Amino acid sequence: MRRGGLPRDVVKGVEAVVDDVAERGLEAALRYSEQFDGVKPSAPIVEPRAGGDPAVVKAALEAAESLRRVYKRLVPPDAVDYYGGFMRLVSWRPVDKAALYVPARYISTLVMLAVPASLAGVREIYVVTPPRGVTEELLAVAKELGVKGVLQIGGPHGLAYAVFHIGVDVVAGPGGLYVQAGKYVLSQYVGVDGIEGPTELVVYAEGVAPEVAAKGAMAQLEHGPTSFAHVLSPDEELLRAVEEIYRREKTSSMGPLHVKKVAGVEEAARVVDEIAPEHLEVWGRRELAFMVKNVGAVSINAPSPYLDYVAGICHVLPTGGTARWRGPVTPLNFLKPIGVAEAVGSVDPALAEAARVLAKYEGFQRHFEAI
Ligand SMILES: NC(=O)c1ccc[n+]([C@@H]2O[C@H](COP(=O)([O-])OP(=O)(O)OC[C@H]3O[C@@H](n4cnc5c(N)ncnc54)[C@H](O)[C@@H]3O)[C@@H](O)[C@H]2O)c1
Ligand SMILES: N[C@H](CO)Cc1c[nH]c[nH+]1
Repeated sequence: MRRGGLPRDVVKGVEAVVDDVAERGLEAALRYSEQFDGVKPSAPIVEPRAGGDPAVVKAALEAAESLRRVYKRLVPPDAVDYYGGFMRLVSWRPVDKAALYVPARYISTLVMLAVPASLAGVREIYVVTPPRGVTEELLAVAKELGVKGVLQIGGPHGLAYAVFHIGVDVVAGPGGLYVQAGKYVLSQYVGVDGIEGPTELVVYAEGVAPEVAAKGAMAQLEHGPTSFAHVLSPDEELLRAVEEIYRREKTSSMGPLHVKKVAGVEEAARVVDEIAPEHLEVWGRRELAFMVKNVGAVSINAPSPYLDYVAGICHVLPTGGTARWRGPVTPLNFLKPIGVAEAVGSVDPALAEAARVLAKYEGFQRHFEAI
């Protein structure tokens, strides 16, 4: 079974873009910016600065505070242990430089990425965004969140520039197919967070009005034609009404909405686990949230746009079935565990003997002698 994955032709095209930017640097990145975004910025990197609409900046900083309260608890402590004559330490260290991809005007996505990166302790944080995304509000929020520079070149070419010419160690962030293919290609050279492509939602609704069940779905479909939503319910009438709302209100740029009758939460949990969606919205039967295994984030009795903005959960979430093994971006995406073993006093003879047995079994004479 093959699920998700990126279209091979997109990956191939993006590979050529990445290689070209790796070789020819800024000149190539600017040429692609002109080709795909119609703009050739005069200065590639803009320094964050105060300004913009104060109400927007304040709202973004409120979202940041809400996120920070939860995500600071996700910064792991170092693990220390003494055994057999060794002090063993697993020490979490931040990467030095990170690039955060922010699709144009997604100021909330800047918040969702910059807070975990700065909690991790990344020394230099860069934002990569298409030129039309570089607004005074974005620059002001970037400044408040400790961003060093905003690269106003988007798409895979912007990410490639950050990797090969700014020297970032990690790239993270959501975007369309080209950006996700860019991260996939760049994962050969730097750390990436995963695939966070077009938005996906499953809604489970029981005992609520169809308007309530439809609201989150219509919101997430607003992200574009490649997004999708499913509405599950044991109530056929509710499903029919939701379909009617979709038919009435959908625009040509919205993705598809599917409805499915399920017997109850057990069947719904199986369907959700099979789809492994980015978002799950649960109305009326909160236990479903704790039954599912494969989902990026769950909103209970609240429309998922709350989670997108202020509920304190990172909205950079796995898509394309990757919620089977990943969750939201957290400080861990910017941290690496470094192992340290220090001989303190003499090594336990039984442990030393075990090491010699293993070296001998593997045929490593010099290892044996070193021990
Ligand atoms: N999963 C998540 O966590 C999450 C969160 C927020 C947003 N999203 C998704 O992010 C997406 C945002 O998409 P978007 O299109 O606005 O922004 P985007 O920045 O991902 O894609 C647009 C950019 O791609 C580049 N591009 C276009 N055609 C190209 C080509 N042929 N080759 C190389 N590069 C090319 C251009 O630079 C353009 O600015 C939406 O689909 C939304 O659903 C996902
Ligand atoms: N719904 C997106 C996650 O899939 C996040 C977002 C940003 N802005 C609005 N919504």
